[in-house]
Amino acid sequence: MSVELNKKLNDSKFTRWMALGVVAFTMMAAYFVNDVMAPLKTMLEGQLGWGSTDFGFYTGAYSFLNVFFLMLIWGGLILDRFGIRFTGKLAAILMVFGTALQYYGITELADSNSVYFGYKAGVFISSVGYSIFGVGAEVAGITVTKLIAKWFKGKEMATAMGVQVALARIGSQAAYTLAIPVAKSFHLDTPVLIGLVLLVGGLIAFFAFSVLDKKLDKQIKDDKTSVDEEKFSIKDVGAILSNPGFWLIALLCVLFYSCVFPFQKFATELMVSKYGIDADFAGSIVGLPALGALILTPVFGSLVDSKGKADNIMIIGAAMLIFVHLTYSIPSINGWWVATVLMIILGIAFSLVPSAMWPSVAKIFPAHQLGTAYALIFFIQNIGLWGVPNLIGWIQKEFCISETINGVNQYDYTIPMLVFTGFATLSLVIGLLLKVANKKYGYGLEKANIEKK
Ligand SMILES: N[C@@H](Cc1c[nH]cn1)C(=O)NCC(=O)O
Repeated sequence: MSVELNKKLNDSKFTRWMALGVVAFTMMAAYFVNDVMAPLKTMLEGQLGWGSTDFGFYTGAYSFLNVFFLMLIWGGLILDRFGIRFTGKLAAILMVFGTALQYYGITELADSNSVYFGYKAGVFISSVGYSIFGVGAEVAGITVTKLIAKWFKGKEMATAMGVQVALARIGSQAAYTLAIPVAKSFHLDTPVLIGLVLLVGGLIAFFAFSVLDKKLDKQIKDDKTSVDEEKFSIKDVGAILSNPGFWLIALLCVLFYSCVFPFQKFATELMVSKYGIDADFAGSIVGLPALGALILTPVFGSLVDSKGKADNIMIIGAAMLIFVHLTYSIPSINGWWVATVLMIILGIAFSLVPSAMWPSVAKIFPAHQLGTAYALIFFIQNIGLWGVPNLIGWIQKEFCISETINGVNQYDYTIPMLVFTGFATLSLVIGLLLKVANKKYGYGLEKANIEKK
């Protein structure tokens, strides 16, 4: 009887998964907007005169405010201080505002001749918008990760994180697949407009989730058996930073994601220029990892929940990335099917690492430090997400222009792919060090998540 009385919203399997579904929609919209401009790189160069450095600047802008204005750190502190509902709503509003500004940049300012800080007005304002969107998207990311840790504690936590990431990847896959056909059928800016509409839906979805979360908080407060969670204090930042597990996860995260997300942003062009894949179809190939992750991340997540072995899974994922990028860098291997198979392998790696990495953070740190821990990890990751596209854009401009057709540059991707291979190799080294640290400090990364009844 007392068990029934203490039953909370998240004890119902249906309710906790429904709550996850609602916030997952917000993240799906975020991932759509995050990726929707990438396949348009060549069209942006042809129609708006955006060169590779402009594109690299725009792509890196996602992380600019997060890195240089420490917005992610503030976001994490706000999350641990003011909670999931306030932070999530704030993040969703920032995403809508940033995307609207980005849309303005590629519509109203498309033909403007003004120059700000050396960049065309359209490039600069779109980048400012994308930067504001990036703050919202990253803060939404840590908020959702923390809310899953809260709603699924002692339950299917890694599976839930995997499902959320998988659903978000639908947004990425849709962006990569639809951007070029939609831009060709309608207008270059239409894909961004679709993203804006989706994000407004995502904002409404988060408000709906907040109603459920408020109810859950009340039940937790009323439940005499539930242990009061310690409140976050600024001293926790020191505790997080002095934990070797933090540095290893953060380094693995920045290195691994630096060879996935920035690579994907340039990959549509790689598919067309090196592998001769039709431009209308190239985005779908680049979206394959997202599609694969849709199926595989929950599978690997439930494997981590039931069997553990997160440490080994991260190592295997990093090793697969080295193979993928090194093969892409070899000039003589240029069959379209090789490019496709490599994308599938990248998709498997892209499912293995996140499904093991994100739940591992929840094992290394207590609940009240989670928001800040995720924020600090995302902060370090964002240094890569800012620096790597800028680096690749610069390398392309300086060393990789192979020819110019109708004023549009064609790029050789050998050097950029070797750079990505280097990052992947470093991520493997860090994965191995994390395994050693796990043994030494007893984080329990190799253990299953689901509590045995
Ligand atoms: N911090 C995010 C970065 C990102 C980039 N695109 C979408 N999100 C992140 O790492 N998310 C986890 C993931 O695996 O997508």
